[in-house]
Amino acid sequence: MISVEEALAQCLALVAPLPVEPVPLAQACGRYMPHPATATRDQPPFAASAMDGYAVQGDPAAGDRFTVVGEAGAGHAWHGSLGPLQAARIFTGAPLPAGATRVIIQEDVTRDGDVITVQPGADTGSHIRPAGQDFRAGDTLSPRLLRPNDLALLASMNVPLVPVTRRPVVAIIATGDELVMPGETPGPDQIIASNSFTIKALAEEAGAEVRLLPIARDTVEALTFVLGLAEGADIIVTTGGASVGDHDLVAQVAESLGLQRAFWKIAMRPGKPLMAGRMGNAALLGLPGNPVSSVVCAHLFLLPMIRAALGLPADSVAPEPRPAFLAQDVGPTGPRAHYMRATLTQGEALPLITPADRQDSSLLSVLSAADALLIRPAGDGPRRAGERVGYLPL
Ligand SMILES: Nc1nc2c(c(=O)[nH]1)N[C@H]1C(S)=C(S)[C@@H](COP(=O)(O)OP(=O)(O)OC[C@H]3O[C@@H](n4cnc5c(N)ncnc54)[C@H](O)[C@@H]3O)O[C@H]1N2
Ligand code: MOO
Repeated sequence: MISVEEALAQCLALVAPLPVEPVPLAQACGRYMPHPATATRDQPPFAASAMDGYAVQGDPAAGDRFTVVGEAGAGHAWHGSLGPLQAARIFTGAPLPAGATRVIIQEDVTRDGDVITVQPGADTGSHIRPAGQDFRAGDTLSPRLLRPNDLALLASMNVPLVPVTRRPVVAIIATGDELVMPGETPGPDQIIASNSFTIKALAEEAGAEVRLLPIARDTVEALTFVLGLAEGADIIVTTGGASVGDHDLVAQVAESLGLQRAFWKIAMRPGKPLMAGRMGNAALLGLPGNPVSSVVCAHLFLLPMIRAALGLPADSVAPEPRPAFLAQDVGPTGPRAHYMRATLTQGEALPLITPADRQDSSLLSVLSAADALLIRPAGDGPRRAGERVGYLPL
């Protein structure tokens, strides 16, 4: 059995960054932009008014009067030039006319015909947005997983097509004679297939395109057929059939289809029978069938593989453990690292973490109630309440 760290390194060695493709800005959210984007213009491209009011020159005081000689609106510059005691009606976003050095907001003046008079207590701010105050032509947005806020910036930078890495195609195959899909009527010895739904959601959230393939029965023929349907995927994920039982056929069938196994079995709980390798052009990740094991392994291994395929920097693909204080005593771990389902509560310096009473890897209700995985290293001794530990947010 290899360690979690070694298994992760071997999983990451199975994927490489995918090619870059341009996508329209409106479709770029959630995609990884691997190279900096460059602004092709200044923003704002001209000094602009930040308020509705009157552009004037100098530093007016209460009682000063100005004659309104022009009007500037957003998208409609006034091309005249202001002299002393002259004002231009101006609206938010309009280019500031030549000669103007300040905008008096309209609430601070009275207007009589073409003459405005500055009122006592007028705001003294300039209300001018200098040209390029947001960004300059040539400024860049650094590589990142694009979030909604980034899109407005890219639009403003006049980047209509964003070069992003292709989404990795992840094919998910649940295996097992006992499984039927939600909504179907299970036989007396059957259960509802659950694992694929969380794994699909996690993979999509991380930026993958998911193909949910049919459930594969525990026969060589069925597994061969469904693995064949995964043709073209970048990452093939199987759940179940990874252990030592007579019906655990995934590795055997995958090997007959050319799988070069990187490893099988890791020193981790849950998740011991994890398997990974390369099959043709795809990475294959064989997750254990126990529902919680499959989901925990998806967090720890599949999501980093997806991020690596998207081209994220190596130091940001794996989830970073965060610190917490134990809310209660915990016993020693065995030879396998234990990723315990746990809940967080607010503490003073750090959150407090409480492992769930029941850690059986079949308990989805416990997983659903958890918001963290408490990391207990292999061979760790008993720990007392108040000791500092690491966790992964769920
Ligand atoms: N003799 C041993 N038995 C087992 C060992 C072992 O080392 N020696 N390891 C145990 C561990 S740990 C795990 S984890 C499981 C994993 O086994 P498999 O990957 O072969 O999974 P299955 O046997 O197919 O299923 C296990 C369990 O999970 C249920 N399951 C499977 N797929 C789904 C699904 N898509 N949705 C919901 N539930 C699913 C399945 O019905 C079984 O109950 O092996 C232990 N045994
Ligand atoms: O390691 Mo298994 O994944 O304990 O349930």
